[in-house]
Amino acid sequence: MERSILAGKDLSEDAQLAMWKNFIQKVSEFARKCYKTRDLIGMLSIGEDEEELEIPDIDLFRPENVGNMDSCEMIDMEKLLAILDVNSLTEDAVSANVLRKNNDSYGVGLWLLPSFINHSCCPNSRRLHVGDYLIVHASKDMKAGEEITFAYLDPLSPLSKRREMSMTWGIQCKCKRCRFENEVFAKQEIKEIEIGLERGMDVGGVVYKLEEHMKRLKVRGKEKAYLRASFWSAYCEAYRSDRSMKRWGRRIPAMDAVVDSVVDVVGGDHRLLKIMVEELKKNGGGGSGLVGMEKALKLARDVYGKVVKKQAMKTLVEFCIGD
Ligand SMILES: C[S@@+](CC[C@H](N)C(=O)[O-])C[C@H]1O[C@@H](n2cnc3c(N)ncnc32)[C@H](O)[C@@H]1O
Repeated sequence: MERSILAGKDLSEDAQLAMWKNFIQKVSEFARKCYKTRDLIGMLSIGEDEEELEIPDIDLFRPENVGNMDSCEMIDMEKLLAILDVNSLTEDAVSANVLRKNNDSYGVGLWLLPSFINHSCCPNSRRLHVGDYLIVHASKDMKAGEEITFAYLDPLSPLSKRREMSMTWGIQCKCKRCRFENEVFAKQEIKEIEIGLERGMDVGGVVYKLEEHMKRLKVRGKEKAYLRASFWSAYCEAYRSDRSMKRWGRRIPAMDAVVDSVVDVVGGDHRLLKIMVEELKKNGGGGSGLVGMEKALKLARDVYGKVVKKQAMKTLVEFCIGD
């Protein structure tokens, strides 16, 4: 067969196949026509010698700043491609997650100021894409001077997967969570649980074993939450399975306690919200339902930010679950 590109899966007639060229052309056109944009793009990292790069003044990014026509040079294509490689973000838009439209198609874009935010697997902020806008909101309380981080990759995935994904960014993450998990995942018991999960071991049993090992290894607080986040796929599947809950339900921690601890370390996430609201629906309304709904709305604010009004948030939560 001739060398060619094959569809990796069945695609519908209007499926988006590629958008890179157009994107690169657009950015390069903007950079050519507008010296302020060129100036700001020129400050972005190409992923090398970042310690030596100048920290730009935040005022440069304000709309009223007109830039300095004399100070910036044209950016050659090689540098521009390197900048786009290091700083472009794919958008996991609300419409993709909530309305289930465009589930498979991700847009890619360059947002200048957010390009300075580094990655962490236990981030303190979260990004939300609405149309062309990228909204970054705090997902935890922060102290003045604290570094703002968001997750470039899925924080609800295990260390090995996160390592693999971060390599595409040229990053070796050394956040607190990765440092801790580096040690823990080397332990035989945890390795066995990971292998068991990969080999299709009963997910309830995986959760039970993990919780027991954490007790034995005296893993508590945030560290316990790191591991729960890493094994989230097993927790999630166990809570969703009637069979698993019948067998393991009494021996594993309640779903809302696990969600609370995971939110505490990775911040809000639509999958955590989804399982919480599913549980609420399963148990019907009633007194505890109201408390549960308040909790879900609080989590929804962590996921979608405070910009969304309460009534709209309720609708968003409904959409998030579907029927
Ligand atoms: C979008 S830029 C972030 C801002 C960048 N640090 C700068 O100085 O402009 C992405 C690049 O930052 C660096 N980076 C981001 N998060 C990192 C992390 N957790 N550890 C190490 N390097 C990181 C990597 O070089 C990555 O390619």
